[in-house]
Amino acid sequence: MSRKKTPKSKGASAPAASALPAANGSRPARPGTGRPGPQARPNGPPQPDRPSLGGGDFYDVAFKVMLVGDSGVGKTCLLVRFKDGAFLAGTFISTVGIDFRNKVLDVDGMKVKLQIWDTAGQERFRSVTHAYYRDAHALLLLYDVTNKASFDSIQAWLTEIQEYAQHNVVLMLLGNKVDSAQERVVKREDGEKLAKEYGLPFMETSAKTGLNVDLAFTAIAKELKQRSMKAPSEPRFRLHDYVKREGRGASCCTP
Ligand SMILES: Nc1nc2c(ncn2[C@@H]2O[C@H](COP(=O)(O)OP(=O)(O)OP(=O)(O)O)[C@@H](O)[C@H]2O)c(=O)[nH]1
Ligand SMILES: [Mg+2]
Repeated sequence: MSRKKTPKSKGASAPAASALPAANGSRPARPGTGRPGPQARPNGPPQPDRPSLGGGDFYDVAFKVMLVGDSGVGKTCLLVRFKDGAFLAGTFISTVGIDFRNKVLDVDGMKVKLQIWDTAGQERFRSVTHAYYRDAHALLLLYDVTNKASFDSIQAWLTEIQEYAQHNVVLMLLGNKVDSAQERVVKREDGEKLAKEYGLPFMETSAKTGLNVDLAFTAIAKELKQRSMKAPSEPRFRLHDYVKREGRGASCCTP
């Protein structure tokens, strides 16, 4: 299989031949600044991008993943932890509009590029994010285990996802901030119950310690890769089973 190249997320444009907006991946975009939205596809599910050559890392196939959930649940921190292996402690800077970062993963010998869209959880940016759902191949839906309201919002987020995303989008529920054991108000079992109700894979994560963060993105990449292969030679990848088997408990150990 021939290899494509991906531009670096900072200071580079997204590949021209893909449906990705040409955006600088390092800065939040403001609504109404002219950044083009994702191209609408008239029929069928979104296809993996096969962009043209640019500077940067090689990859075989690319997918778009969106992070959604209430403001403050830790979407930006989760992405920064995954991309840079760091935690954004200190003052909470709420995302404005939408932002993205790229990361190429090696999934069973194939280079899978994830373009990860970090959306603003604040209500006032909702119409901006709606435009991006349609092109998303996967969604990570987050709540904060120390914030009951963010857990209660999950149903509303699912309704929104149903309305705006592709019907076969890969979806995973994440309960973030499990490092904050003292402040926890949403039990693990409550998250599991909700996920079961909606048939979603579920994990608890911590952007602070890194617990299950790489795993969440790797699981998504594996599922998307498998789906994109016309005649997969490997045994069928099962997202639910993988997440259940590989996910660590909050009290388990240092990741
Ligand atoms: N203890 C702990 N704090 C976290 C974790 N993830 C994020 N935070 C903190 O929670 C606050 C909000 O994190 P963000 O990642 O900015 O939240 P967001 O979901 O991107 O919020 P919006 O951009 O407004 O939608 C920040 O102060 C972070 O430091 C985590 O896993 N553990
Ligand atoms: Mg944010």
